[in-house]
Order: sequence, then C-alpha cells, then structure tokens
Amino acid sequence: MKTLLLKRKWEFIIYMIASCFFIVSDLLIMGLSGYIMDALEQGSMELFMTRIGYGVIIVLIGAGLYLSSRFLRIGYMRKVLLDIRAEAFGTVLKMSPKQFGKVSKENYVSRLTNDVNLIEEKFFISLLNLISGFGMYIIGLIIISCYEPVLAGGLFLVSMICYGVCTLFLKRTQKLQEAVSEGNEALTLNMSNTFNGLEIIKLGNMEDKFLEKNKKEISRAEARKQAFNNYSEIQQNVLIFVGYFVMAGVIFYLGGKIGGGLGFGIAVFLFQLSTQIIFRVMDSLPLVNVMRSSIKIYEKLTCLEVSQEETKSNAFRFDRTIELKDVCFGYEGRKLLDHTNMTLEKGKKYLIKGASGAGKSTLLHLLQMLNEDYTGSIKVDGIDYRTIDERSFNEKVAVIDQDIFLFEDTIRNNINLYRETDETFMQEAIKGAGLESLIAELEKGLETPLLENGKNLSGGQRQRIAIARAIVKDAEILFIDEGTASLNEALGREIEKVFLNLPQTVIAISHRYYEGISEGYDYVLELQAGRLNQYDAKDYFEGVSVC
Ligand SMILES: Nc1ncnc2c1ncn2[C@@H]1O[C@H](COP(=O)(O)OP(=O)(O)OP(=O)(O)O)[C@@H](O)[C@H]1O
Repeated sequence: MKTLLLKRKWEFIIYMIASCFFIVSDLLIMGLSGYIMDALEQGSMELFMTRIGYGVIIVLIGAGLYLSSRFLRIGYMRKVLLDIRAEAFGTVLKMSPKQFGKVSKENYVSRLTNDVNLIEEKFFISLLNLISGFGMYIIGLIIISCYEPVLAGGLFLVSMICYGVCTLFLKRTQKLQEAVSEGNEALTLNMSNTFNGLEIIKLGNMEDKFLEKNKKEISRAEARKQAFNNYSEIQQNVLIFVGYFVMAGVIFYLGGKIGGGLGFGIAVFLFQLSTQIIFRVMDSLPLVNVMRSSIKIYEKLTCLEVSQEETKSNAFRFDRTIELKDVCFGYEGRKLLDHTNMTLEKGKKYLIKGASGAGKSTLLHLLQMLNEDYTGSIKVDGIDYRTIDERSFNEKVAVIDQDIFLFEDTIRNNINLYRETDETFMQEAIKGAGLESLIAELEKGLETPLLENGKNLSGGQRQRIAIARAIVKDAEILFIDEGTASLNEALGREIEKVFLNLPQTVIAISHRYYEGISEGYDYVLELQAGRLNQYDAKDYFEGVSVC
C-alpha cells in the first residue's frame, strides 16, 4: 500500500499539503476568537468591529482553503483508486485457472467493486482526517508549549495513553472489516445467481421466494456494516469520554493561570487549541485502526494467494506418453478414481465414457492440471505433472466444451486470440475446422465482428471457431468435454469428424454415439465405479473385448 501511495510521489505531497489546509483555517479561526476576546477585554467597540471585519475575511479564506484542498486531493485519490483497481484486476488475470476456480467469479467482481469502494470510503477519508488531525496536534502542541509547557506535556502524555488503549481495538476492527467484505461477496454471489436463473425463477413463479432470500442476504450484509460502524463509534465514544475529563482539567489549569496573570485572550486561545488537540486526537486514533483494517482489505485484493507455480520449473513437453500410476481421487469420501493406471499415447484419439456422475469431467480436469489433490502420479514423458509450469502447459493444450466463450470482437481475433498469426496457417485452421463456407459468405470475412458471446453465430459455427482456435494455437492435446452435445445429430457428426481428422492427441468426453464415426477413435476409456477400463474403440462399439 505504501509503495502504491508513493508511486505518485509529488501528487502525494500535494495531497498531504492540501489535507493540512484545514489546520491553517482552524488556527486562523482560533486566533481570531482570541483576538476578538482581547478586544472585548480592552472594552473598545471600534477595535471589536475592526476585528469582526477581519473575521469575515478569515472565514472567506477558510472557505477558499476548503475548496482548494478538496480540488487538490480529489485528483490524487482518483488516480490511486484507479491504480488499486488495475492492480487487483491484474492479480486476478495472472491467476492460474486452478487458483481462479477456488472461488466463484462473483467474489472477484465484488472485490473489484465493493472492496475498492470500501478502501475509498474508509482508507482515504481516514487518511485525510489523520493527516489534518496529526498536523493540528503537532502544531498545537508546539504553540501551547511556547506559552504553557506543563500543559503541553500533560496533553502529550494523555494522547500516548489513549493511543495505547486504541491498539486494543485493532484486531476486532480488522475482523469486522473483513466480515463486511465477505458479506458483500455473499450478496453479490446471491444476486448474480438470482439473475442467472431469472428465467427459471419466473417459469416456477418463485419471485417472492427469491426476493425473501435476497432480503435476508442484504440484511446480513447490512448487519455486518452496522457492526463495524458501531464498533468504530464505541472506540470514538470511549475516547471522547476521556476527552471531556481532559478538557475539564485544562479549564481548571488555565483558570488557575488567569488568576496568576495569564491574559484572558491568550487563555481563550490556549483553551481552544487544547480542545482542538484533544478532540482531534480522540477522533483520529480510531481512524488508525480503520486505516489498518483497510490495508488488510487492500492486501486481500492484490495478494490473492501466491501461487506455487514459482517452484514448478519443468516446461511441458509431450513427445511420447502421459502415464497415470495408482491415481486415487474423489469428493466427499466417494472415490471417482480408485488406484487408476493408464497410458495415453501421443497422437491417439481417446473417448472417455461412463454413466452420468461417474467422474469423466473429473478425470479430464486432472489431465488438464486443474486439480492436484489426487494421490499417485501423473507423468508426461516421465516428468511429474506437479512439477510442470502451468503457463507452459496452457501454451500447448486447447479445451473445447459445451459452452464456447467468444469475445465481442472479430472472428479473426476470436480464432487467433489476439496473437499475430501467419495468414496461410490461419487459412489452414479455417479449412481444418470447416469454417471456409461461413467465412466466404460473410461480407467482411474474418473481420466480421461477433456480438456478445457470439450471439450472431449458430452452435455449430461457435464450435468450429473453437476448433480453429485449437488448430491455430498448434495445441498438442485437445481436451473436449461434450463438444457436440448442444448440436443436432447431423451437425454433431460433422464436428466429430473434424475432431477425428485433427493431427493432435484428442481426449474427449461424449455421451453421443455417431455410427460410423465414433469408431474412428483409437481407444475408449470407460469409467465405472472408480475403475477405468481401456477398450479398442472398434471393439467397444461392437461390444467386444477389453484391451
Ligand atoms: N468441485 C466438486 N466438489 C464436490 N463434488 C464434485 C465436484 N465436482 C464434481 N463433483 C462430484 O463428482 C462426481 C463426478 O462428477 P463429474 O462431473 O466428474 O461426472 P461426469 O461423469 O462428468 O458426469 P456427467 O456425465 O453428468 O457430466 C459427481 O457426483 C459430482 O457431484
């Protein structure tokens, strides 16, 4: 956080100076009231009126200082908040799919919106008040010590004791602030789920039920905010209570001094200054805790769990085999892979089959390096999967599933994913994916823009774009999870043929059987009650022997 604030050093200095404008205007006003009291003590109406005139000018200067302070501060705040958003966004983008998948997308959205707003609201407002409060404290103490060093010493001592008391509140403040952030995440998740399922909710006339559910979530999030605010208020009130006692002590002390010859105007000035110091300190100290808890939120935003990839030094190379040895994996006590052994050869086509829930996608995820919680080993050309750098793996594999994501951009950018691609290679990919006729029909060809998530394409065309992506990427392995499930029989057959004609290793899951085409796979891997059996595809579809 410190680095981030100091990244714009000069603007930060201006922010600090602008935050101190309040001190100048407060000091001017306090000096003025002492000055007016002095005129009253002297009993001159003319002097009194002249000083009231100065007062008007000082009030106008104060207003000018306030406006210019706001103006100077706001630019800096906006830029730092933009930096925080960019840093948080970058942190999420740099995550591996495995790390990213640990929480839902809505959690990230909430962090990037609610948490940044929380930092704006809590951190910057607190920082502003702290700078002006601390500035006033220092200047006030110096001025008081020039007139009354004992009073200045006493005020310093009290503020140190209050600081000590305040640190006792820190841990709980941080916890409550984190709870607010988590509450916001839960709320965003809940709302997003509701909106995603709106069609179903309407079809089932369940609006009231969901409204009630959301209301509960909203009140839970609000209760967390309330708890945080109440706790901050309690801290402040405890300290303000102490402040009243100190104030009484100051009156007592200064009263005694007036009897000993201290001027009435000066006494009023010192009293006002002491009051300012005491209450600024009492107001500012709880803000230290609020700021420190905001820093924790900032860390949560920008240090989203350091990945272990740093220790994974092996680059992915697949020249011969991927070998599963004694692999066991399951969820909640249910074994989906039970001491599984299997060897996948480069260039071969594998079709994973099994009943719904048997663990087909789970197996594919293990092979995609999306999960490492299995026991046993998976090795590619003898190198353990767990030691392979994920980026190098992602470079060499492509994934096609039922829902293809397409960017709101041209077909070209959706195929080459914003990388420079040799035109001949691009044309080969288009041909390989069976996209030639579509591109030829379109007036702008490859430069045709797609609507949001490719709304202006059919299911088959979307699937073909995903295949072209895999070819352009020159991926060595193609993972396909129900790649034709959303297509009609005829289209499914065509796409399946394209998969089988690719030179890459293909590992696919499909419930469908395309007569005369599915036999083109080399092997069928059938998952059944944690056991994985390998069949020759031709034999399997004839219902014959185990390999
Ligand atoms: N992240 C998860 N946490 C807990 N259980 C999970 C998780 N992912 C999958 N499962 C469970 O593991 C089992 C296997 O799921 P998987 O998606 O691998 O099956 P599948 O064979 O691909 O099924 P389908 O053919 O219906 O897609 C299911 O019972 C599922 O509920």
